[in-house]
Amino acid sequence: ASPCDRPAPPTAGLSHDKWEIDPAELLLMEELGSGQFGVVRRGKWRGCIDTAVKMMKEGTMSEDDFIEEAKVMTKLQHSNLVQLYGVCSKHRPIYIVTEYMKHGSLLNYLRRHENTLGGNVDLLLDMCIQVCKGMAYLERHNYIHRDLAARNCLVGSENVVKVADFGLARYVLDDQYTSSGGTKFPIKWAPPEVLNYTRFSSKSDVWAYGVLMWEVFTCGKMPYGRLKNTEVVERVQRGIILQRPQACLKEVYEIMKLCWAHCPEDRPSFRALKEQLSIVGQSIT
Ligand SMILES: CN1CCN(C(=O)c2ccc(Nc3nc(-c4cccc(NC(=O)c5ccc(C(C)(C)C)cc5)c4)cn4ccnc34)cc2)CC1
Repeated sequence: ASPCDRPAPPTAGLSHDKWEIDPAELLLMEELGSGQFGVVRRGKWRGCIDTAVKMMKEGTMSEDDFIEEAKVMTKLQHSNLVQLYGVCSKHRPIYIVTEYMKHGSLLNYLRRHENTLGGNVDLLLDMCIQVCKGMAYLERHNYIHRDLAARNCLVGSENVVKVADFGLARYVLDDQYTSSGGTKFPIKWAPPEVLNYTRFSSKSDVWAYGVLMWEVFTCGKMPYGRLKNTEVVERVQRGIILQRPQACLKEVYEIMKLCWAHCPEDRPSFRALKEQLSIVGQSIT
């Protein structure tokens, strides 16, 4: 059978460094977008495997540390995680090669389809449950995301939603992004212990997951509207939380609120969240 008939191998396959991809096997196609780190293009790997290729602008990442970590990341495999196929690290810029998700970021998808998604509470809840499953897998492997938000999740065919860029935040060099006082730090997704001590954990990912649920049920609104970061920090420290979105069932909002317990140990695990959300999901379908 041709390589195209076989499912994409989770990593580069036979080469001795199985996480190393030969750029000669990549056909680069249209640009998908760009971020603070460089450009992302669609690609074909070995002639038929759809990929997204992040071309990391030099100076944006501690590359050697990331390449070391890529060996671990390629082993994280779950149907709700965007699979890292490998890296092209023998040239600069380095390429990060992942599976391709054809509908782009969850945030843009929610905003683009607000009219059809807005009334479909079942689908919105299902999207949250899919993200929760991916995060429960990372939690089980003691892997912290550090930047969970709708913008860092991706949508594929049949409303499949997957968590992307888990752990990548650790390798960003821009301290406007990495320090909690920086202009690019994701303040609106951060719990008190991250705002005060940058103390990341799976329970700080749970706080961010609560904000992601709020993003989903508002079809991509900006949390806390146009409030400045300093005003958001002040509210979060005082225990003021996001209000129930109109499309969000009361029992779903009760679960969302658990994610925003002031103390990390009072927040549920992703494993517990998955159980509770699935029970609500069954009761409304
Ligand atoms: C009909 N619509 C037309 C418009 N549209 C698209 O153009 C579109 C289609 C598919 C897309 N898919 C992907 N797009 C991306 C993508 C595109 C642009 C920017 C980014 N951003 C990143 O890769 C990125 C963002 C943040 C971070 C930190 C470290 C800060 C956490 C690191 C990396 C990703 C990554 N992917 C990984 C797998 N699939 C994709 C993206 C966009 C969506 C479909």
